[in-house]
Amino acid sequence: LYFYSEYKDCPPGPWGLPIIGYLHKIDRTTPNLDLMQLAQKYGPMYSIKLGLVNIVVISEAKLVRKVLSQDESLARPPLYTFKIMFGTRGITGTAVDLWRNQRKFVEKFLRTAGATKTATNRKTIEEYIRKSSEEFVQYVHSRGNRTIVNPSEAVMYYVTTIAAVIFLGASFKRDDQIQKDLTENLDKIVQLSTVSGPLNYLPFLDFVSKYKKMGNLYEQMIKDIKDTLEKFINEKMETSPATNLIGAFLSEMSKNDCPEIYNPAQLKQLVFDLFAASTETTLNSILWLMLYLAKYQEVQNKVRQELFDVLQGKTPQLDDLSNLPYTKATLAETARIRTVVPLGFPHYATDDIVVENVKIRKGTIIMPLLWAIHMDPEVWKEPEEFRPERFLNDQGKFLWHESFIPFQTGKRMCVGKDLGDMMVFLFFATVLQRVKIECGDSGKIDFSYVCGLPLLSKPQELVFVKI
Ligand code: HEM
Repeated sequence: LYFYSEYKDCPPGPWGLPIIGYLHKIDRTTPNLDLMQLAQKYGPMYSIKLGLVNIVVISEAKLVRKVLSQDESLARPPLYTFKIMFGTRGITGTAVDLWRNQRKFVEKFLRTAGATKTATNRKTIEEYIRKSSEEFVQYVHSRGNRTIVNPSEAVMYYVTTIAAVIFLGASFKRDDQIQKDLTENLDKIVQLSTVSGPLNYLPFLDFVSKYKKMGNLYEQMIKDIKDTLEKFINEKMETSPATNLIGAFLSEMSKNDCPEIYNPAQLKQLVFDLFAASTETTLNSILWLMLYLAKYQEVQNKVRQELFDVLQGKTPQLDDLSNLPYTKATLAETARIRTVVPLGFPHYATDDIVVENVKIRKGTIIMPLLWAIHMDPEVWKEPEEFRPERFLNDQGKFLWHESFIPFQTGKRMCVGKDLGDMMVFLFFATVLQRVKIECGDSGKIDFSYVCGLPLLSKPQELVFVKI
């Protein structure tokens, strides 16, 4: 009776086994599909116990908005991988008090650096992004009129050089060992970090040899990345201008107003958070776009034609996007059909939250299941079909869709949305005017994926033809 009265207002969900809960039923490579299937059975807000952890999975955009607009849902969960990756500092994983301060600092920094839509000096960053995109074009052109290559290394170079300029105030050269080490470790980490990993839910597995090894490897890789990034911080201690994140933070530190926040340990974690969040997301967004455009030649041709007609040889700027509805729709459709953060980024209820008469109990993890939101057949007709037109109205204008939330919603939604949009759009607008992307020699594209923290495509070659 006690159990019934305690849980009667909570969302329904499947029963699990003692200790492991429902973990054994969730496939580690495609948890997005299993969790979506449960939503079809238990509704848009359901409870599930994975190991020792209570989770509420939300698969309707309207409900995600309602839940994430509450202050009681602002925190991050105490998951194993989060503790190792974020600890108690930085911005992405921090507790709410520190987060409020650092979120303001990062938002101000991104504005000052020109990395937001409304920033007055956005041109400087745009110019830099375009130059880096040009480098990608040069890279494929220099290999001949028809280059067959797996683009992921070159795209990773593109995204890390931009992140390095904005956050580290450093410029990477191609074949730079530091850049290579950083990206190799980042790649491995995202594969290991899947939120569905058993160590998150059964922390006592850390005592089992196989998991202990995996945990140690994971910790070591994260430490290596943070140590590498710290080298940039140490180099800049004396001279860095406030136009990059390290410089802006050091300038706050020098005021010595708030040493409990503005200290070297916080800076090290903040740099890690921004570097990691900006590179893996944009890398995978661009790789998925390349795969879809290689397969759907008619879409690629329409995008290119629109770019030629509207830009007429002019270099693209973010503002142009509003005059490029088909291009914008193609970017959106790719972000929908291959949601880059498929399980969403989890929040944590610091108190009971009641939404539409349903209670999310204090101490529950909140999982906005973006994959299910973007693939819901009730919302998106034939969601498995790649169809940019679903983001266009009858007049061919871009149609904003309330169920499209790749950056999540609320006060803690992605702080780098504008920068992400700039990096993906400017890259594509530059590259597509100079290069045609086609399927590799097999003539096929593999659209399967591994559902890590980002949604990873399978490594494959594409053909880049000089225009
Ligand atoms: C296409 C690219 C991107 C996608 C799809 C994406 C998606 C997301 C999502 C879903 C979240 C979770 C929001 C939440 O917890 O409610 C997030 C958070 C975050 N993103 Fe992004 N992101 C992208 C690019 C970037 C870039 C370029 C940056 C660099 C500034 C960035 C920095 C962050 C940070 C720091 C957070 C944590 C925010 C916080 O806890 O306050 N992201 N992102």
